[in-house]
Amino acid sequence: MSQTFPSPGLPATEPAARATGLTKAYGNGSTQVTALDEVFVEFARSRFTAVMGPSGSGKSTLMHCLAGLVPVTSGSARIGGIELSLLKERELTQLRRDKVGFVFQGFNLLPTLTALENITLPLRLAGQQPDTAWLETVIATVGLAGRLGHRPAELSGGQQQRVAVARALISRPEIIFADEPTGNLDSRSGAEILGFLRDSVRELGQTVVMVTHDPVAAAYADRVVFLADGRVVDELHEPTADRVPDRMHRFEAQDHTR
Ligand SMILES: Nc1ncnc2c1ncn2[C@@H]1O[C@H](COP(=O)(O)OP(=O)(O)OP(=O)(O)O)[C@@H](O)[C@H]1O
Repeated sequence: MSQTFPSPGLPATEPAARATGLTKAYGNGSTQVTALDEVFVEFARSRFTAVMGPSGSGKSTLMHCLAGLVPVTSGSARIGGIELSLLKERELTQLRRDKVGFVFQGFNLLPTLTALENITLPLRLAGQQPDTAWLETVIATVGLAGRLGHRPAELSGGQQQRVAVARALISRPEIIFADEPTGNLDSRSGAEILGFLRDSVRELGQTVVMVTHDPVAAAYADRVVFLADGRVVDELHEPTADRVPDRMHRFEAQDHTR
């Protein structure tokens, strides 16, 4: 399938997203908080990466800086080859619409639109028609064929999140950022969503970066990046649900001895 739907437009060597010496501080003076402290990290194309770390370690901030939702204080955030700090607000809005997909813990669907209308909304906002073959592939991938005319209130939480995943996939973005996508779901619905995200990477060639606190969720990824105190402190390839907590305890233990 990945041959039928190759991942969009980047040179093979260019990561989907890259932070280089990325620092993000909130506030000023004595109340200043350094949320990210010279972070260097790359997210390779067609890979599923989980970002983990204690509360307040900077996971959401990293995602928001790389998605162009908040400006960096210093250093660089890139989507593909594009340096976000060089873009004007209108260009950033366009980049978020065309090149970035989002999946949030709270689904963030429009209540008055049907599932199908929610899924195709990003394209309609961009004045584009959905590619029928891709739309059908996305709908089949997330198993929504029988629910397309339903509004969010008529869908279970798991089904709503499937709509959100389909909406993130529909514009074939360079990268999908998922912030605790299973946080509001029971474990079975959560496992389904994680399976769809993984399938979108393995079978459709998409790139997914997911913030999670859950080692079981992280084990669906190809790689886990660990943050602590606004820095990348470790990473794990081919994670398993057993190895992730081991690794977290290792750097948490190091943290206590500082
Ligand atoms: N808008 C903001 N204004 C001020 N400080 C902020 C803001 N957003 C985040 N912070 C601070 O930056 C640090 C990193 O926050 P961030 O939300 O990125 O962490 P996180 O790892 O995603 O946490 P959690 O797992 O609890 O969601 C925290 O100390 C937080 O209080």
